[in-house]
Amino acid sequence: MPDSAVSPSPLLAVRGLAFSRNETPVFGPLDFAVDANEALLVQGGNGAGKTTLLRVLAGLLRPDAGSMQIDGQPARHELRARFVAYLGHLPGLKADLSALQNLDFLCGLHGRREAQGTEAAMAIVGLAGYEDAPLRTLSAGQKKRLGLARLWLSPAPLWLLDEPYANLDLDGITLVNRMVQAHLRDGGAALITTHGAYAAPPVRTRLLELGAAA
Ligand SMILES: Nc1ncnc2c1ncn2[C@@H]1O[C@H](COP(=O)(O)OP(=O)(O)OP(=O)(O)O)[C@@H](O)[C@H]1O
Repeated sequence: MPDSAVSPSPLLAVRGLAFSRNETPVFGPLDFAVDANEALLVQGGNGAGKTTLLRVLAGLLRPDAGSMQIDGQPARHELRARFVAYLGHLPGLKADLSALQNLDFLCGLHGRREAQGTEAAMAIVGLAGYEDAPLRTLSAGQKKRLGLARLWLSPAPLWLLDEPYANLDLDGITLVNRMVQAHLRDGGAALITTHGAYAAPPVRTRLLELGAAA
């Protein structure tokens, strides 16, 4: 994880970023930056383009215009792979593997912080005892918690969290906020999409408001 004390560049800097579908603008052009130890809340109503923006930032969709820098360098694939952890609506889990096998699989794919074990991460997110449960038997909130465990294990400093509070109970919302707080304290940053500021983590926060859907 980069040390914010020696890095003068924002963890993420975006200039003129725009995305259209079938020539209809979805968002942009947008300019914003996120520093280490900071969260950016991306707000907007249904269809405003929040998920699309995160997918563009994660490299899953190509923007029409604009640039993105990560830690002061153009956001190429290898840099994204090292710096970015994306928690989307479909966390890439396999229905026939157990919860723990899913976590081990994802850590094999995306890397894992040293000194962090998968079983310990499951306990942190409230899934102790569900290690051997087939994924398809978990509830929507439990699957979301498994996605959070994978996030917790990720070595990437820049978290892109699409509706992280969705499907979670109050305890789960507090869990997300605690994780974000700890991550930012460690020098990380987080972009968090939400419909409103009602569940924002108690951290240094910037706001990005996306326009209403057409
Ligand atoms: N795969 C797709 N194909 C075509 N249009 C899409 C696709 N995904 C999203 N859209 C459209 O792009 C616009 C932005 O969608 P997006 O999912 O980014 O919004 P959002 O702000 O995340 O919404 P919500 O709060 O409802 O999740 C919407 O008008 C949506 O209908």
